[in-house]
Amino acid sequence: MRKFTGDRLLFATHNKGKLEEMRALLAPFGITVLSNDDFGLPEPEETETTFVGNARIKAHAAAKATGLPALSDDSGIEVDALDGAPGVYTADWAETPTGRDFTLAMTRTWDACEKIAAPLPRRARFRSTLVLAWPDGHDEVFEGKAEGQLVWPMRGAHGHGYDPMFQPEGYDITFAEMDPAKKNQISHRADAFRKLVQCFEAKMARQNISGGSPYEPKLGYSRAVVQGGWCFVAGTTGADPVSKAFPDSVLDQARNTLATIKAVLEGAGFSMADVVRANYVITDAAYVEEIIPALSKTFGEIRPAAMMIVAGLVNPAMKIEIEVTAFKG
Ligand SMILES: O=P(O)(O)OP(=O)(O)OP(=O)(O)OC[C@H]1O[C@@H](n2cnc3c(O)ncnc32)[C@H](O)[C@@H]1O
Ligand SMILES: [Mg+2]
Repeated sequence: MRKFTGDRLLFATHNKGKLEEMRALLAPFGITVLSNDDFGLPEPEETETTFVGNARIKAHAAAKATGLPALSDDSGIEVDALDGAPGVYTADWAETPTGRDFTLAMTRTWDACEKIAAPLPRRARFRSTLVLAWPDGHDEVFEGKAEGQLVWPMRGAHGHGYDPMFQPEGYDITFAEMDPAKKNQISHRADAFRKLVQCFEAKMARQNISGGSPYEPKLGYSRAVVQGGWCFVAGTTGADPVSKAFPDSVLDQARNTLATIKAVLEGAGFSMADVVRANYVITDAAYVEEIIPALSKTFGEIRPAAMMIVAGLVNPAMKIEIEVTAFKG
């Protein structure tokens, strides 16, 4: 697979909703995302009968016109009861003489199901095909999907296109009712994007996060380092956040430590639920029993792979130090 090594990528779409989603997905990679609007590129005719065919038309036309690597998305919704329609023609179902009307398109889709008395639930999936094309004609293809069902009436005001009538599997809200960041984790486009990320391996911008400690430059470390989908949080101890003193109780130190780690992770765009590994150092084996309430409350459901060591720490007032690693796929 050819790797993307540049700094600028053109996302060849005329769809503002797609552009917003793709900008958010590409944000961690330190790539400047340009759009068709930056170049005034015309919307090429999508004459193929497959997602990949149309995605190739869009990506190659843009790469050729600008001399930049260009990414395109061709997507649509497939309804099982309609033998996969509207599918590749999803945008066409919205066409009117005065522009695209997605309320009309969704009404047409639901009416087509009603007409044949399609049984409920009306299973459907969004598909997205991403094509990354280079000006020399090479391309890479990535496919994604999101399973779900059609719902009626339309619900929600976020998103774009057919989002108000699509309820993804495992949720009781539509894509249009969902927080856009959540949609961007589970959508067909996000699914395809996770495969595309292999092309950016060399590009995953590293970010050192400082906690402001004067020891960081002296000892040469960061409170956390984010690299791609990973966040490595440094060993963290349990001083009181206001007085900076270490409480006597190891349980209180554990709680302070976990609160600091949570704040660091959230500041880096991760959450405690993303923690895949936790390493603990305690200064006395007897502390294990004492810290159980803090550990089970925080990690009882998340269950990272863990190790606990009994050893000395740099300051005798410190009774526990914790480091975690988080991963966001
Ligand atoms: O071709 P470009 O310029 O990228 O933009 P487009 O909107 O024409 O995009 P497509 O040709 O790929 O058509 C995809 C259709 O599927 C709809 N669609 C695709 N992804 C969607 C999503 O995440 N949510 C809702 N509708 C979506 C979208 O509204 C379009 O009508
Ligand atoms: Mg289109």
